[in-house]
Formats: sequence, C-alpha cells, structure tokens
Amino acid sequence: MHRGRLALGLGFCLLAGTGLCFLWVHVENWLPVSYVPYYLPCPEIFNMKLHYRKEEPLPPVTQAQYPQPKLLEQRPTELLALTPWLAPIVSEGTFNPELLQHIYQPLNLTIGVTVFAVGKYTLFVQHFLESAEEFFMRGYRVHYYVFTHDPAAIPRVPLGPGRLLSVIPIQGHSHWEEISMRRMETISRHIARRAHREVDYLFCLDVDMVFRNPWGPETLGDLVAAIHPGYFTVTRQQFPYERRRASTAFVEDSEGDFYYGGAVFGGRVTRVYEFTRGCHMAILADKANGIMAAWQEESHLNRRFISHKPSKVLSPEYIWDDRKPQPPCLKLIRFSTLDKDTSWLRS
Ligand SMILES: CC(=O)N[C@H]1[C@@H](OP(=O)(O)OP(=O)(O)OC[C@H]2O[C@@H](n3ccc(=O)[nH]c3=O)[C@H](O)[C@@H]2O)O[C@H](CO)[C@H](O)[C@@H]1O
Ligand SMILES: [Mn+2]
Repeated sequence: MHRGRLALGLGFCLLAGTGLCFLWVHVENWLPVSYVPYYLPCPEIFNMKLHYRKEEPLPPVTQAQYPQPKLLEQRPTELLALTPWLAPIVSEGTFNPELLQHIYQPLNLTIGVTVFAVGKYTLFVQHFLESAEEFFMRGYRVHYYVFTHDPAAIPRVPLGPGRLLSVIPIQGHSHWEEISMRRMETISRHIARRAHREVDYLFCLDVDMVFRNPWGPETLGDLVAAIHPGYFTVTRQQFPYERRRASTAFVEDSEGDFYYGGAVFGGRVTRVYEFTRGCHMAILADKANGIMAAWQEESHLNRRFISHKPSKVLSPEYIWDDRKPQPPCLKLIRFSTLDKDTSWLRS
C-alpha cells in the first residue's frame, strides 16, 4: 500500500518536473535577452531599451587601400571641396548662404547642442552661449543642453526667440580624461531618453570655445565631422591615431582620411545616437582591457569615422585654435578654442 503511494507520488513529481521544464524552455524564449558581461564598469546600458528607430544602421566600410585625400591638394589657398566618397567639405566660398536659408528655413528644424561644463570648465559657459546666440544657427530653433555637476554655476544668458537652455545635472569625475571620455556615454543616453523627441540635428561641442563668425545650415548633414586644425597639412602616417593594436581605436598606417577633432561633431539625431553609442562601446571594451586610447574619445571618434564615413566634413574654419595664426587657406574663423591654462583648469 505504502509502496504504491510512493510510486504514485514519484511518478507525479516526475511528470510535474518534466512539465515545468517544458514550460520554462518555452517561456525563456519569450523573455528579453540581457547581456551583462560581468567585467563591464557600467552594464546597465546593455539592459536599457535604447533602440527607438526602425531603420537599420549602415554597415561599416571595410578596409580599403586608397590614397590619402589632402585638404590642401590643389593650391595653397584653395581647400579641397569633396572627399573621395563624395561628401562635401564645407568652407567659405563653397556654398550660397541665401540659397541655403531659403531651403532650410521653411523646414522648421530644431538644432540641439550638447556641451559639458564640469569643474572649472563652468567658467566657459557664459562666453560660449553669448557667442552662440550671436552666430550659431541664427533664426533657427536651438536647444542647448548643458551637462554639469553644478547647475547653480551655469549663468542664465538671455536667449533669442525659439532658443532654449536645459541644464542637466551629471556626476563629476576626478580625472579630466574620464570627464572627456564619458561624454560619448552621456550623449547617447541623453538622445535615447530625451533629445530624439526634441531636436532634428545635434552638434556635440567643446565648451572652451567661442563662435566668431556665422555657423549656419551649411553644416547640417546626416553625420558631420570637422577637420582638426593641427593636422590638415600632414600625411596620414603622422596623424596621432591610437597605434597600439590592443586598443579598439587602433588605426593602421595605411588607413585614415582626415584627422578629425573631438571638439566638434554632429548630424541627424539618430545618426549621432548610433555614433556616440558605438564610440562608448569601444571605450568600454578598452576599459575592460585596462587601456586608454592616446587621445581619449577623440581617438575612438577617429577610428569610427574611418569605417562610418561622415556625410559632410567641416573645414578647420569650424574648429580652429586661438593659439595658431590664421593661415591664408582659411578665409575666416567661425569657431575657435580659447587659449587656456590647461593645467590649472584640470587641477
Ligand atoms: C590640443 C589638445 O590637447 N587636444 C586634445 C584635448 O582637447 P582639449 O584640450 O580641447 O580638451 P578639453 O580640456 O577642452 O576637454 C574637452 C571638453 O570636456 C569638458 N571638460 C573637460 C575636462 C574637465 O575637467 N571638465 C570638462 O567639462 C569640456 O566641455 C571640454 O571642452 O583633449 C581631448 C580629449 O578629450 C582630445 O584628445 C584633444 O585632441
Ligand atoms: Mn577643448
């Protein structure tokens, strides 16, 4: 009698167990997959629902051998106007501002700008915003996003009609490299959470800079890069790319088009999302391997622009440096880095 009950009980347990296993296999297929490699410093990004678009991202360009395009290819005072992949290189004289105004003004676009002001860099915000109000996308709707550890330190600069300022609190970091590199992560999250609903295009700029001449709709494009003022006359072997194979930002001697500056990039908000997210992932992979690229996020940006070509390139008019004299090939300077006391600022 006892044996019979035991056998029945065991049989029931076996049946229930098999049933539960079967159910689990099916339910598991429906659960969202989460990839959380244990070693990553910020694994939450893998669990966030960041994809809000339906389009598929463009596949990366695989390595190809071709001669380096030279900005000063023709005459010393004339800049190249087209890349080998047919992206326009924007400089004074290559576009008609009135015509562009007629085309872009009716589109009622909103242009976003991200700037970071952490630590002593809050000192730059006033001059940056005042000069942007004078020269940046005049007559367009503009939304400035200022990321800072200290919102009280951000001055309330008077803004023109249709122009908005959002101050977004972020965590400060003790190392300037970390502050600078973390921008890729913060920007991609900010687009996913908020900016994709608020702006059509987004420019990501350094704050230690000022606008000196008009920056208008000629700069709008899907994915926009700016040629670094320090390297437009040298060969690609001399570009300060990351040259250690251990880094995800590694670039071969035979690769590279222009050396782009980390202080200016942008494009359509969805493309900037993909771009910053890709750079952030590469930075995380380097971190996991205990490596920091030669020029931090600028190295990752340059690596990514080799395989994901910009659709528009801005000449150094859009990213100059006050410490350099204006060369004859640049008819005007539109946006420039201030001569700053770097060691004091970063201390
Ligand atoms: C000439 C030169 O050396 N250029 C490099 C340097 O650019 P920069 O000297 O332009 O770097 P930077 O000191 O302007 O830092 C970049 C930006 O990060 C923000 N920020 C940075 C530090 C800080 O304590 N608080 C803060 O808010 C701020 O918006 C600043 O504009 O560093 C970058 C790496 O990031 C790139 O490698 C550049 O090639
Ligand atoms: Mn800077």
